[in-house]
Amino acid sequence: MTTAPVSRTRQRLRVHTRRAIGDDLLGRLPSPTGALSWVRDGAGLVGWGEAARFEVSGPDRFAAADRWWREFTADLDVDDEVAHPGTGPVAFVSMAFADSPGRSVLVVPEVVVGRRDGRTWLTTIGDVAPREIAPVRGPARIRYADGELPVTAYREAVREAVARMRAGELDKVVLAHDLLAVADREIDHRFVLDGLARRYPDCWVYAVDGLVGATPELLLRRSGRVVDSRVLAGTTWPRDGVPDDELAAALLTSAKDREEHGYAVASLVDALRPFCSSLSVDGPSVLRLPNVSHLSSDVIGELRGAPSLLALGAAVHPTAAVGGTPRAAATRLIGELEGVDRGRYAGPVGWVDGAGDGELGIALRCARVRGRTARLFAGCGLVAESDPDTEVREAHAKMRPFRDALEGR
Ligand SMILES: C=C(O[C@H]1C=CC=C(C(=O)O)[C@@H]1O)C(=O)O
Repeated sequence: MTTAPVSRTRQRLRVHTRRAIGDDLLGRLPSPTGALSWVRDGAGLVGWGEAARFEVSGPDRFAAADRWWREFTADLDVDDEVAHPGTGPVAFVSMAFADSPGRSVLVVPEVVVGRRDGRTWLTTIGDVAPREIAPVRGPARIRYADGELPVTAYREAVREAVARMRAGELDKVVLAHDLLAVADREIDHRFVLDGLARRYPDCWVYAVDGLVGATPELLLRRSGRVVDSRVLAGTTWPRDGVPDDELAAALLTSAKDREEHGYAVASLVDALRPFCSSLSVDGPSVLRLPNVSHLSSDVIGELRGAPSLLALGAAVHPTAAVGGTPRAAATRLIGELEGVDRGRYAGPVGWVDGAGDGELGIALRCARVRGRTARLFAGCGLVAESDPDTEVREAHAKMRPFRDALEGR
């Protein structure tokens, strides 16, 4: 099902991009909620206000979003003094993981501040009134409660999935579970974003329509004719008394993790190849983060023609980093065994510009934040050799970034 576009105005909106000063993007966000962010190591985009919004659900959500964005940008009066990817009109994007249920959203902010290669710019869309920056507040005490799929049920779901793979039903599936965090005060999205950015400079720190997180995985970046991706699958995490180098070496040589990783790379490359005149894979190597390390491969391709970022997203989502292999069997098994509405967790998240360029990460290490509540999600790739207890510990390690940021650690 496709819902009707919800757009504030269809008159010719004025879009103005000009150079600006300052290097603290997250520090510009004025309000505790409604933050829009895609920032990595101080560069990227933040936004606030809503010049327009589009919501959609169903199997055609990428095509519908792409069409709406093209029509929306065709109608604008653009004055862009900077002319980079990410200048001029920009929409922040967060797509649902599943065809159903799930709601995808594009938000066109009233104000965007961007920074790239040491240069800062500011874009306004429509008539914008200046806003005071409200002080950032911590959420005070946090209590945790079971989500829709508590740890014990998750362990059982993993056990069942492993049995199905051993019986030859499928090769890989990614199962996730959730956890509720309830704060004493309304959660200030900026507090969480600041904490994530401080601890995870290698990750893309994002917020779109209440989905807040820090993902290490880049699904797709389109810059003109070039498309690239950072595929992650296969994980280890710090253990007392084991040196990091030893853990990294064990990850690189683990047959189980390499198998998991191989499916994720193959799913992306197979889906991307028809759009590319050349495509190459570099990896795997080990990406080290404070909470986990992953097997990581970089994929780069030259596009044939000019498919938009959202069209490419439609083709590659879900990769086997969040779905499985074969894709259809894995998606069915996720629906059967998780029984949780993933919403926009594990869906593409990022931004697009008026030229169809942009970046989409996979929405990992995140929570859906509403008022005083955050619903955290984390999942693990499973193959026939996976062990349920180990996967439960891995999911716990993947929730650490959001929990630490929320707790102000
Ligand atoms: C599904 C998640 O991670 C994916 C990305 C990297 C490594 C993964 C793994 O080793 O299982 C997962 O495929 C998650 O963080 O919720």
